[in-house]
Amino acid sequence: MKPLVVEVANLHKSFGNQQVLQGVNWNIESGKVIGLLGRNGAGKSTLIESLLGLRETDSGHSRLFGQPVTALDDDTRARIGYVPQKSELFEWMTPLQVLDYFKALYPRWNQAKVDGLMQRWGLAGVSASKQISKLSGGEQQRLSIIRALAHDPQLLVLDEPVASLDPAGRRDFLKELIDDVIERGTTVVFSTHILSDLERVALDVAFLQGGKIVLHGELDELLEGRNLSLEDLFLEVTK
Ligand SMILES: Nc1ncnc2c1ncn2[C@@H]1O[C@H](COP(=O)(O)OP(=O)(O)OP(=O)(O)O)[C@@H](O)[C@H]1O
Repeated sequence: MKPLVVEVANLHKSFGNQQVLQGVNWNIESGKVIGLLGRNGAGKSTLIESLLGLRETDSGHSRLFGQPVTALDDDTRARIGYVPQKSELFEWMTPLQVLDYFKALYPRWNQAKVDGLMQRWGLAGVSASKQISKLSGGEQQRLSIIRALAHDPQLLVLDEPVASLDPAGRRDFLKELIDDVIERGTTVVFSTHILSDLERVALDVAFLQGGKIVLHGELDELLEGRNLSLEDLFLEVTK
């Protein structure tokens, strides 16, 4: 068995009297590419934030690269890339300033990759020097993805990364994911509602339902075994 990059055990999280995570157990092996599925409000963002240690939980634990998420050392932190559903940070800065800021924080920063993606994803030129709050939602999301990829993370977690991207942006992003990120053996977890994208990229799918991961397996096997489309499976599992 390959080493576990993510180990989540018995994670609980409530908001008031709403129990969102109700004992999530979820292990992710190194090199897996996993689509996280669940209905609106199922708790995907809550789970992602909790497993990364960005949200306090009521009980349970999460470990990344074998370390408790509450006590990650700097080297381990630098191995993780995260694209939040909606990034509201650094809105007063320009993309170039934000990227310079993060460059200083990461020992392994791939400037050639950043420059290439900024060019190819239409963020070079005028947009690079605009205040981030004035960029479109899709431009902000592209920047957030570039920032998360810039240090060649070994674990990449993305919360609905393509939600505000146009079809060309989605295609560019998926190409980068397939040609570069997955090619390097990166462990990838991403939530999405766009099943066709997931079928292109993810080898595994995991379903969050009723506050738990109720099913996690290889996409091909799950579909073949049941003779269903992914949409059928989604509807069945998240009933
Ligand atoms: N800070 C908060 N305070 C109160 N309730 C919250 C908070 N954050 C999330 N919730 C609730 O927890 C539930 C799960 O939210 P979450 O954003 O994790 O779902 P999701 O699966 O990511 O949804 P979507 O697919 O719509 O993005 C929702 O019912 C939401 O209203």
